[in-house]
Amino acid sequence: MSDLLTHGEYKALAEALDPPTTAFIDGKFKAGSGAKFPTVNPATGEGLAEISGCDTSDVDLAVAKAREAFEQGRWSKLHPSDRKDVLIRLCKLITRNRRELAVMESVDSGKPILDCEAVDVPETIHCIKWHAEAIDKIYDQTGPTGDDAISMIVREPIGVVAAVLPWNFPLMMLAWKIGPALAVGCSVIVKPAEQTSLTALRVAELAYEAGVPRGVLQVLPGDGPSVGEPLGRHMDVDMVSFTGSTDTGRLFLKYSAESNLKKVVLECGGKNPAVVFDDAENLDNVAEHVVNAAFWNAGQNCSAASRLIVHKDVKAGLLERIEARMRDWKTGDPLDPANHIGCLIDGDHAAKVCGYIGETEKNVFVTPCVVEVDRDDVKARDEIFGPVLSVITVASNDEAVEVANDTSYGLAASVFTANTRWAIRAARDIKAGTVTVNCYGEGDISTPFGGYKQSGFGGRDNGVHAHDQFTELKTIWIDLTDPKEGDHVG
Ligand SMILES: NC(=O)C1=CN([C@@H]2O[C@H](COP(=O)(O)OP(=O)(O)OC[C@H]3O[C@@H](n4cnc5c(N)ncnc54)[C@H](O)[C@@H]3O)[C@@H](O)[C@H]2O)C=CC1
Ligand code: BAL
Repeated sequence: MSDLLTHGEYKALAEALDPPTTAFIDGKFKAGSGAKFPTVNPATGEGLAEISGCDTSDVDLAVAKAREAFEQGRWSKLHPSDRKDVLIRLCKLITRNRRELAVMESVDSGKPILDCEAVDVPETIHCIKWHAEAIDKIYDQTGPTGDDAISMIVREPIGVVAAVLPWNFPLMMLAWKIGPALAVGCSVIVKPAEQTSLTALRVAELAYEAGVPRGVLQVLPGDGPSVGEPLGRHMDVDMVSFTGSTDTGRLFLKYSAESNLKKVVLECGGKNPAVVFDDAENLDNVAEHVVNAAFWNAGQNCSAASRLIVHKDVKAGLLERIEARMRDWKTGDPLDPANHIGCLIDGDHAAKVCGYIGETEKNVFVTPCVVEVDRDDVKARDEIFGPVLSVITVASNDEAVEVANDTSYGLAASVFTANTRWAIRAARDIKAGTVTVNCYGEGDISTPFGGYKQSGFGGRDNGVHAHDQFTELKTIWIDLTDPKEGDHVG
C-alpha cells in the first residue's frame, strides 16, 4: 500500500485508540456478566483495555435476540439485494475507518502494521463485499421430475450461527464467517479469541451503523469455557463455524453430540508441506514462495508451509537462497512499517514455540529459523505455529509425496516442479484441501478453503461453497396433477 504512515504516526494513532470493551448485543454495547479480563499489546506487554467478559447468561440473551431477529425476518427474509446493499455499506464504513482498524488489529495481535494495512483490512473488505455481491446472483435449482410434478431445491439460511474465532487473523476470520453467513440471511453470534476481541467489536458497531438490524450480528468476548462452550452446547444455536486448533475443534463435535446435533464446521490446524522435486526450476522463485509461506504472520497461520520436503539434489542450492531471503524479513515492533514480522501472540505461545527450537530466552519476538530434521522428528509432526521451517530431505520425488502425506493434517500443500505431468499427479495424490503448483497460497476469496483429515470437518470457507456451510437444502415437491380430473395440469 502506498500511503503508509511513519512509525511515529502509527504510535500516535495507537495511543489515541479508544477501543470498545463490552459485548455487542441486540444493537448496543452492554457489559457482560462474566469476569473482566485484560487485553494486552503483546509487543509491549502493556494493557490496552479491560474487557468485560461474558458468561452463559449473556450467551442465553444473545441467542434469544438472534433467534427473535431470525424468526421475525428482519434480515433473513429481506430480498438478497437489500442485504447486499447493507453489506456494501458496511464495507464502505470499514474502508472509512480502515486506519483505526489496522492499528487496533496490530496492537491487539502483534501483527505487523504493514500486513494489517495491506492485507488484513483490505481482505476483510474484499471478503464481505464478494459475498454481498454474489448473493443476488445465485439461482436455486429444480429437480428432474416428470410432467406431473415440479421439485424445487432451495437453500435457506440455517438460522442462528455461532462463529468461534482464532487470534491469528482476527479481522479476516471474522469476515470469512460473517461475510457468507450474513449474506445468506443468518443471525450470527461471534466469539472472538480472548486475546483479540477489539476489531470484532468495532466491526459489529459499524455493521449496526450500516443497517444490519439489531440481534443479527452480536459479539460476545470471553474465553472458551465461559462463552465458546455455552454456545457449542446451546439448544437454540443451529450451527458452529469454528477456526482454531484441532483439539478445540473436537470439543465442538462433542458439544454438538451432547446437545442438539447442531451443524459443526471446523477449520483446524495444519502441518503443510512445500514439496520441491529434483527438476524444480528457478530456485530463487521457490525460495521466495517458501519464505513467504513459512514466515508470514510469524508462522502463526494454519496454512503456513512449515515442512519443506526437498529432493537431495536441489537442497543445498535452495537452502542457501532461503537463508538469503530470510535476511530481508525484519522482525521487530509491529507498528514500524519497516518490519515484516511482528511478535507472537503471547508469552505462553512464545514459550511453546521456543521450546521446539531450544531457545531459552522466551521472548515474544522470535527470529525465523530453519531446522533440518528427520520425518519423524517432533518438529516435522507438530503444528508449531511459529516462524520455524522444518526441512526434510528425500531421495526421490515419489518419497517426497509419500512424506507430504505422512501427517494427520491435510490443509494446504505446494509442489515445485518443471514437469506438468508430475505436478498434476502430485496435486492429485497429496491429501490436502488446497494444492498449489510452483507457488504457495490459499487461493483467494472465490475458491473454497478447508482441510482433509484432521485439518477440517463439515464444510469449506470462502467461495460460494461457504454459502453451503450456512444454508440448509430444502426440497419443495409440488404435485401438478389436476385433483378433479386426476390428470395432468395443462
Ligand atoms: N487453525 C488455526 O487457524 C489456528 C490454530 N491454532 C493452533 O492452536 C494452538 C492453540 O491456540 P489456542 O488459542 O489455544 O486455540 P484454540 O483452538 O483453543 O482457540 C480458538 C477459539 O476456540 C475457543 N476455545 C478455546 N477453548 C475452548 C473450549 N473449551 N470450548 C469452546 N471454545 C474454546 C477460544 O477461546 C478461541 O476463540 C496454537 O498454538 C495453534 O497450533 C490456533 C489458532 C488458530
Ligand atoms: N490462513 C487463514 C486461516 C487461519 O490461519 O486461521
